[in-house]
Amino acid sequence: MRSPKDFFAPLAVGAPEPLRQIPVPPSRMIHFFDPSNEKMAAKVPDLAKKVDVLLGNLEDAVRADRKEAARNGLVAIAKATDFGKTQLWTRVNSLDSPWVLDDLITLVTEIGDKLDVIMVPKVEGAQDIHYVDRLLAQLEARAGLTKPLLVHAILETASGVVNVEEIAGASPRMQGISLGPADLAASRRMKTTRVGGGHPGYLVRTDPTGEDLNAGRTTYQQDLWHYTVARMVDACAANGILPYYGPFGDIRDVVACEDQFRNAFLLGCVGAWSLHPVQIDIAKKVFSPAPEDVAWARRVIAAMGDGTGAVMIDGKMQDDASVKQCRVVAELADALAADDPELAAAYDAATKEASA
Ligand SMILES: CC(C)(COP(=O)(O)OP(=O)(O)OC[C@H]1O[C@@H](n2cnc3c(N)ncnc32)[C@H](O)[C@@H]1OP(=O)(O)O)[C@@H](O)C(=O)NCCC(=O)NCCSC(=O)C[C@](C)(O)C(=O)O
Ligand SMILES: [Mg+2]
Repeated sequence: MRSPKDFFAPLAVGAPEPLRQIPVPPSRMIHFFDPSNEKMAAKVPDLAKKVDVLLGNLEDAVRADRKEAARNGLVAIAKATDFGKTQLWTRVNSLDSPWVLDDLITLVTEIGDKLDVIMVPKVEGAQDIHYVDRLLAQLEARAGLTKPLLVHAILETASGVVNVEEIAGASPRMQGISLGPADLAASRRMKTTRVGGGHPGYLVRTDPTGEDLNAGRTTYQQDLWHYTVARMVDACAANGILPYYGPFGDIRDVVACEDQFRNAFLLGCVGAWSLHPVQIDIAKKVFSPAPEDVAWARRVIAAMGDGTGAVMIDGKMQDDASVKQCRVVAELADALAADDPELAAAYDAATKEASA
């Protein structure tokens, strides 16, 4: 580990200075596309107008014989497209694959100035981040980049979960972490066969009411991902980086997708992945605070003055800690509304109604 004194020193001569604060532009949805798929690629300029993050995926879901086409496709798309304020990310192949070295060399050299974040799959521990960190510094220096690339890890191995705190703090490049439920399930030898979401067999049952053990017993499906998401959120918050729920593979089930995303939002995640255009609006809705919550938060902040003491609002006690929660909601709402007049109007209308 580097000493705290040189944690923010560049890892190669001529590489840009690492950032001291991770930027937090909206990233409610990280929209995945395969740059080798012509139909998806054609949609990129339009998608760039409606998503917070576009991610050119080079890893799983891209066939082995399309890896080079995906890499070259991403270079061509990045050079040809004006992304406006939308961030461009990539997911490179895993560090044990034969493609990742060429992914990093080509992307940083060709489009390093257009990329914001490099997502690294199957991270096992801080050593994986250190490897990428040094390599990126060398490539940035050679390409003459002035802005450091940030790194996002996918939490999708049992070792990664065990080491999640050290991964989150492994480099000043660390921007965030996403849950990768499919690979994580395989790595843990879970007996699910899905990409994220729940499972009807994972449940609790109320006690028996009589002799018949089957009669009158309600079951409640439980969240398979609660432990991992909560642990990831703490690791990220403690290191000043951002947690995300990952993919929800049942594209048709927009209802359960919204539930899974909302659980993550309530636990502290800032966004989720959209794998299909239908999931973009779900993520936008869920990861933008609801207008009535924003109105309430603004009301509490106004009533609490300098933020100390205790007051009663609608029968509920508010104090220093509740106003801090309200600030989280209100500040997120303000940041999102700054670039979204429709959202700004919805927040202002709800605030007006609540104070009427
Ligand atoms: C699910 C699939 C096969 C259904 O694709 P489809 O063509 O069968 O669906 P469709 O409903 O017929 O598509 C309608 C239209 O939307 C287009 N379209 C469809 N999807 C997209 C998209 N993402 N971006 C842009 N356009 C898209 C599609 O090309 C089509 O265009 P058309 O109207 O011109 O014919 C397709 O949506 C897809 O390949 N999505 C991306 C999958 C992906 O990236 N998977 C990897 C991330 S999850 C993961 O890796 C796990 C993890 C974290 O690692 C771990 O848990 O371990
Ligand atoms: Mg995976």
